[in-house]
Amino acid sequence: MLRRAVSAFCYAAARAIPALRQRNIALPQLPFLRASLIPGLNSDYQSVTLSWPFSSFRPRDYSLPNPSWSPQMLRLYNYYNNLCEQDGEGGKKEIGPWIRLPSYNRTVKYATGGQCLSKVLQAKARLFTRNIEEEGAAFEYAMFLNTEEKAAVCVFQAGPLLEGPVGNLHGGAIATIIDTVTGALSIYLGGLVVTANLNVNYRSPIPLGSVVLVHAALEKMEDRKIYISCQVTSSDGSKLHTEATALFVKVNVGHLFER
Ligand SMILES: CCCCCCCCCCCC(=O)SCCNC(=O)CCNC(=O)[C@H](O)C(C)(C)COP(=O)(O)OP(=O)(O)OC[C@H]1O[C@@H](n2cnc3c(N)ncnc32)[C@H](O)[C@@H]1OP(=O)(O)O
Repeated sequence: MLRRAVSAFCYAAARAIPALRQRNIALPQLPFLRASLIPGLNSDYQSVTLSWPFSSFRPRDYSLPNPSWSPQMLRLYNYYNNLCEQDGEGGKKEIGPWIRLPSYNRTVKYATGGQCLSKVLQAKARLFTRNIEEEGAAFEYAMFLNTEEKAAVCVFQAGPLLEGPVGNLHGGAIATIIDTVTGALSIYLGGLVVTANLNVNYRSPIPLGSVVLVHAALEKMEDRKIYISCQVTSSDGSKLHTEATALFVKVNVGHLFER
């Protein structure tokens, strides 16, 4: 049980710590996932201070630009990425409220000592949205968090392997990217969470190959529950493609290993 708990901490930390490191924050002093900065959280689900539990090996960050990205995708990425650094006094760069979330294709694999899955499963496990190696084929996306507004934006380019109705994006793929973005925001706000409810209204089709924006924002937090709203729009914001609401529930690490 102890080994499982350690693995689960590594799992969550592997997702959150790179973003904190990007902000040059001294990790050992940090509350885990900054959950304690959010008022009103149930103390059972609050912060745990972690030391750096990983080897020096850094896996590929899939949210960085690659040759498959269209000029529009790159322009939007650069726009939000530039918001992550603000000009301070004397032209010095300062960290602003925006942070870019790195994105890896594994969870426990690159945390040292991960033993919560069998070794065979662990070696094969991949994050659903990052399991196709061919660049541009499926989910190309980068996520940015606004820590002051408790909101997130994802720049998403939909690849040809995500087809549903002819020439358009599959509804399950749309739900997947919504779950990912709202989930990332909830993890940032609340630590270890799972999706309890996802309610999706599809308003207009999303053409394959197009670039869209996924906006997510915190609506409210009640005890263990985190309510997030989400809209998928065209890249200029003029067309609404999808609206959603999501409920995430904070869980203890043991919950993930109940069989
Ligand atoms: C930076 C990294 C980037 C990383 C970027 C990647 C992010 C990916 C994120 C993906 C996230 C997923 O897909 S997660 C995978 C899909 N989800 C799951 O498998 C979850 C399966 N469901 C469960 O495990 C469970 O049902 C729970 C944990 C949701 C709830 O069980 P529980 O712990 O026993 O709690 P329970 O008492 O039932 O519920 C707690 C409170 O929530 C309410 N509640 C529970 N379920 C619901 C519901 N469906 N609809 C409404 N309300 C609900 C209850 O009424 C209660 O309210 P009150 O009485 O307190 O008022």
